[in-house]
Amino acid sequence: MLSIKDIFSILDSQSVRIQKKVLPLSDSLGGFLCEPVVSTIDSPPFDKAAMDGWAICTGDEKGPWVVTETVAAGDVARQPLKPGFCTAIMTGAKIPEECGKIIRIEYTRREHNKIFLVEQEPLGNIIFKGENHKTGEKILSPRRISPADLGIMASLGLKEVLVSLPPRIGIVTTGSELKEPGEILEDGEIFNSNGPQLMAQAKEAGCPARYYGIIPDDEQSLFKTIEKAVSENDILILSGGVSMGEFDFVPGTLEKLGVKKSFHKAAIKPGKPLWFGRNESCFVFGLPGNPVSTYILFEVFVKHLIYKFCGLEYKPEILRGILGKTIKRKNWDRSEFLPVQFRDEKIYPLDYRGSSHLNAMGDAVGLIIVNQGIEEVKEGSIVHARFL
Ligand SMILES: Nc1nc2c(c(=O)[nH]1)N[C@H]1C(S)=C(S)[C@@H](COP(=O)(O)OP(=O)(O)OC[C@H]3O[C@@H](n4cnc5c(N)ncnc54)[C@H](O)[C@@H]3O)O[C@H]1N2
Ligand code: MOO
Repeated sequence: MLSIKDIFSILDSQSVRIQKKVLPLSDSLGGFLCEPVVSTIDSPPFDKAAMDGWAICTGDEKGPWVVTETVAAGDVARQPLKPGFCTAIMTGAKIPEECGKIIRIEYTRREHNKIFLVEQEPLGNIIFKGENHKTGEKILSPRRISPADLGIMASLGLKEVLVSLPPRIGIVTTGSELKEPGEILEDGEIFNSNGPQLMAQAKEAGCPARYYGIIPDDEQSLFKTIEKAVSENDILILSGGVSMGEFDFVPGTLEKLGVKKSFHKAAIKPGKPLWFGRNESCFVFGLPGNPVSTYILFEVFVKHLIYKFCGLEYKPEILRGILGKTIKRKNWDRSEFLPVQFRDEKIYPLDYRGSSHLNAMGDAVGLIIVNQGIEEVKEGSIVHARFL
């Protein structure tokens, strides 16, 4: 059976067509920046005052000084600065040419038009042209656009951004036992949590997502819905119906529809019956129905493919830390993803009872992987947790 590494290399070997479009800066939050951003201006574009105060000539530090004019931010000095004189200057204003220092207001006393030094000003209080970055410098590498990135691009004067188009994602939940939240449960039925959860995961991953509802475990309904969903999306995610049961029609239906299987089953826990394949236009993940499997497989594998579609590599933050509590496994034939929390500078496995125990994920901040063949990981061991 495939290992985690095998699955990543299968995903990495897929050819995808990266499409790009220009977005207004204000609509670009969460978008996939697909080219480095290079500055076309110096920041700041001129030597500017870092404090409200008095601009004085280089070396003319004793005072008193006569105030010649006031320069507000956005304004420029009109009179040359000379020893014995100063310019009242506001934070952000361009400093006069001969200026070597700004003395903060609180270090001085004013009498009419004269400024007296009360205390020595230790700082220069000037932000020099290009001190933050220079023209031609690479400012941002390709990545998902954060609020800070958006601010940075605005500071460069960009009003549009080139982003890659995220894949269109379709979500189909299968299972005759499922009811949508808000409906009445009959005996033997459960609420569909995978549908809303996968829609939320897809949206959070920056993708347009379409929901196809709950499809009962009958071959005809599945065939019709999957046929439509495959034609309307770049990535289709199915939940449930991929294991060994009499009503697990998903793999067979996909193959009937010409979706070529790449693999079915992997040595991973949760998620052993994971199915993956594609036709010319759509990739399909058949995720096992158990909610924790669905959640984790999306985070680990589907997100990896989404980023690839956008020309990026998904690199979750990894925290190296000390395990706070021993992990003992009953079975160690698969590599296992376990939800963890960070506390008191240690990594703690959560109370987690298996792949139907969805509420364990509510408190999870990260995942650790316990490799195939490992029965126990002792408290105090060094582990690597990837953030969710
Ligand atoms: N004989 C075997 N049986 C099973 C095996 C196996 O290797 N041999 N694997 C087990 C594992 S591991 C998993 S995981 C499940 C996955 O099975 P399916 O993908 O076919 O999923 P279902 O049977 O449809 O559902 C499993 C479980 O999850 C619940 N579920 C399904 N969909 C949803 C949803 N949208 N929201 C919430 N919960 C959902 C469903 O009711 C089941 O309880 O197979 C094992 N069996
Ligand atoms: O692989 Mo299943 O997802 O362990 O329960």
